[in-house]
Amino acid sequence: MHTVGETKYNHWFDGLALVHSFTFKNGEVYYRSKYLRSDTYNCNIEANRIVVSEFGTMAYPDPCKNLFAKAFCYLSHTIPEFTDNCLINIMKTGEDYYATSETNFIRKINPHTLETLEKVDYNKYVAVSLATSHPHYDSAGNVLNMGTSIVDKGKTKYVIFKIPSSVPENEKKKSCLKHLEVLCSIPSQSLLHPSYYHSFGVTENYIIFIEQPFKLDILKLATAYFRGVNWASCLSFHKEDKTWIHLIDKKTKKDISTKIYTDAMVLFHHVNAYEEDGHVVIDVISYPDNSLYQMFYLKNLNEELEKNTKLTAIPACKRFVVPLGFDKGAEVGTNLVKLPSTTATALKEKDGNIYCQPEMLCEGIELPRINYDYNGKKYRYIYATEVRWSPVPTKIAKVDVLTKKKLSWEEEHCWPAEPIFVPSPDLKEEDDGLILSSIVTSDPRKAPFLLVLDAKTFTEMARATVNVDLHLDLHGVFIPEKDLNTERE
Ligand SMILES: CC1=C(/C=C/C(C)=C/C=C/C(C)=C/C=C/C=C(C)/C=C/C=C(C)/C=C/C2=C(C)CCCC2(C)C)C(C)(C)CCC1
Ligand SMILES: [Fe+2]
Repeated sequence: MHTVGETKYNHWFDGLALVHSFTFKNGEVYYRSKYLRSDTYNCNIEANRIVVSEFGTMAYPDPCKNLFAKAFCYLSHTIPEFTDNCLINIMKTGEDYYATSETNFIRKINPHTLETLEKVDYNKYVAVSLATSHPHYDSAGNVLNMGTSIVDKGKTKYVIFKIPSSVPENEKKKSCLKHLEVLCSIPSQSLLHPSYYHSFGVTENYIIFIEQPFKLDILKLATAYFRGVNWASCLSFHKEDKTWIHLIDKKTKKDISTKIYTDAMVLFHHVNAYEEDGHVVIDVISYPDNSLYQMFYLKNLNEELEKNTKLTAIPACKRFVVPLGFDKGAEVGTNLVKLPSTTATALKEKDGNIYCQPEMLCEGIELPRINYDYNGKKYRYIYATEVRWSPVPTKIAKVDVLTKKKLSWEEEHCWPAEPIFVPSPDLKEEDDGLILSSIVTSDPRKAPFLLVLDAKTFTEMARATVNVDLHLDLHGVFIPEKDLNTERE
């Protein structure tokens, strides 16, 4: 919902969250959608205007017009209450599902009815102001996530934490979050300029954190309300800086001693990472700058969008390879990558640092998914939406990272959302399964639908048409029947 009363949000990632679901039952598909009844939603609806700030829209609870009134307003709400408009992803902890964003608030939902349940503040369990919407899960279902602790006890750091998938039997009110455990933390290179990150990677032995020169400016953030600017304007890309690749050893809980870096870039989504013959392979979708966020300002996304907005920075899927047990006596300038399968390099430098240059896997894909059973392991296929020169996705792609061959699905007037891979129950090969994607149509005469593709061949297996307006979503999950607590139904 981008308009409340007479007020409008500025940015596509600000709108009030709408959760939707497709349920497969007895050979039929049921569709349901509901606004997330967050505190943000309720306050806005009650006031009939936007009163809670979002990333791209600063809201003023009191309509203060002049600077003095604004200053007064600022002093009385030193920091405005942060949003719980969780519009990015769905996270599973134990038997619970949460709608998530990147602030310290997450919102429990009932996956059957999509009802909004309690609000949870990460801050009660770990001192973070921001946390990602892309946690990882291990095979036991424990959640691994990362957040930023900003100027807390004089330090700014990135905190990695674990939420267990189960709680002691005798506990009455079962909440996995209560048992959250901090695993380790990485100090930010700068107290007042921590990096922004949207996801991270894991392999068998390492956690991968890429500290990009796309940074928050804490002083600007602290004064944004007073200055009348949005939080997004407090992030900046420093193209002259480096991007640091941190490998945190899960056993020692420390960064490996060698400093590894690459050129300045902006990245949102990690695709996957794995270890192979003494190397760590890291696949990400990266951009040469931060223009992506600019493109999604709603003033650009009107009927003329295909004419008005051109993607100036095309997303590229890149592979970085970091050598682990390399020969310490190697000469300066040597490429330490010994994997024959890649053209990615890692050069040893005079000061002992390692400079990585990636291999290009493919251009123009975003919202990447994989068969999650292969997360952290050597894998072969990426499923993603394919994007070209405009801010709308037009295809779904399957990329074979080994041969770089691509399969795609497209249809006239169709805008596909993130493709989700659902493994076949008797999975033998990595791509034995289905792809689900909800398809929005740009022609009002054509109904939107849920598309089901065979993940192997990318041929259509089925589609379920719905006679309501569908909205382009960001991220989602597939919940197998066994993970649904049917008692709730
Ligand atoms: C800062 C800060 C804060 C705030 C926060 C917030 C409010 C946040 C939010 C956040 C958010 C809310 C985020 C979001 C994100 C998102 C994203 C990152 C997305 C992405 C996307 C993409 C990547 C796309 C793609 C594409 C293209 C490119 C084209 C075509 C189509 C598509 C769509 C596929 C606080 C106050 C706490 C304090 C501290 C600091
Ligand atoms: Fe994301």
